[in-house]
Amino acid sequence: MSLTVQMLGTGWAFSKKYNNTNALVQYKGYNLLLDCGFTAPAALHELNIKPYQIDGVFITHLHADHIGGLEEYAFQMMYTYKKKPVLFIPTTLRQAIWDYSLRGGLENPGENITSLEDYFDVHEIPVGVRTEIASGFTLETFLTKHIPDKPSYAVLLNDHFFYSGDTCFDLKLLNTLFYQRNCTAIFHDCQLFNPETVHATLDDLLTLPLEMQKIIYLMHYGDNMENFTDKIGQMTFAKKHQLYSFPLEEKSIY
Ligand SMILES: Nc1ccn([C@@H]2O[C@H](COP(=O)(O)O)[C@@H](O)[C@H]2O)c(=O)n1
Ligand SMILES: [Zn+2]
Ligand SMILES: [Zn+2]
Repeated sequence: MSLTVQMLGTGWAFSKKYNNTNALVQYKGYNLLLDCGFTAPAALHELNIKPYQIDGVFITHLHADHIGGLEEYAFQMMYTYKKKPVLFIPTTLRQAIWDYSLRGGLENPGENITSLEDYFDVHEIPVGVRTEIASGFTLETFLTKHIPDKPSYAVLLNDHFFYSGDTCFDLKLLNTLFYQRNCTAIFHDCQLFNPETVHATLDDLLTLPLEMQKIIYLMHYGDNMENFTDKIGQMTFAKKHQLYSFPLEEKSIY
């Protein structure tokens, strides 16, 4: 079986060229959206993908380029398609995504719509627990070093496909993924300038062993990406809308 990835966008938080870094992952017929930023609804439309074709959304953290499209998605699913979509949310973000991010726009006390569960079939994801989200499709989260005291998570799908979300450079995690978990693909955010702020820098990623670089796809990059195409070692710039396919063995938690 293969897992395919199609980036709805590959840009940084303020990109005007590449959309938000959000990904559509397909495995065994299951369509998982990794993050839903404010450009995601238009990006899905660009790809002629309807909201109801998404089987589940996973949220890495609460920055707008990762959740800003959830209000439209929720309204579309409720009022246009009359379906309750699945939302996979790290346990520590469950209350905050409603109280501090979605409630203002989605709450409607006059229609007794007062909670996240009124819009979504909510599945909390405990950190570090390999969770079967669909038959043979597992997801495991890792707390990332992004904004202090503001939880952000990376995901590992079926033990082999890693998606960083937003994180600073974390050599210990990357070594664990590559040498212990036998990761075969790493999609990683990349800040093209120094010094490191809240993302891994290209210079730090270039210090990785070449055999690791070969499986790294760079995303969440600046609009000046084209100035770096020959400066990324053995790594690859993930491109918006391009389809990537990775052979994966079936996994179950049992
Ligand atoms: N400590 C911080 C927090 C935020 N920023 C800026 O905000 C942007 C957040 O969006 P991301 O998707 O990139 O996480 C970030 O890009 C910074 O511009 C910061 O610099 N430092
Ligand atoms: Zn981001
Ligand atoms: Zn962020």
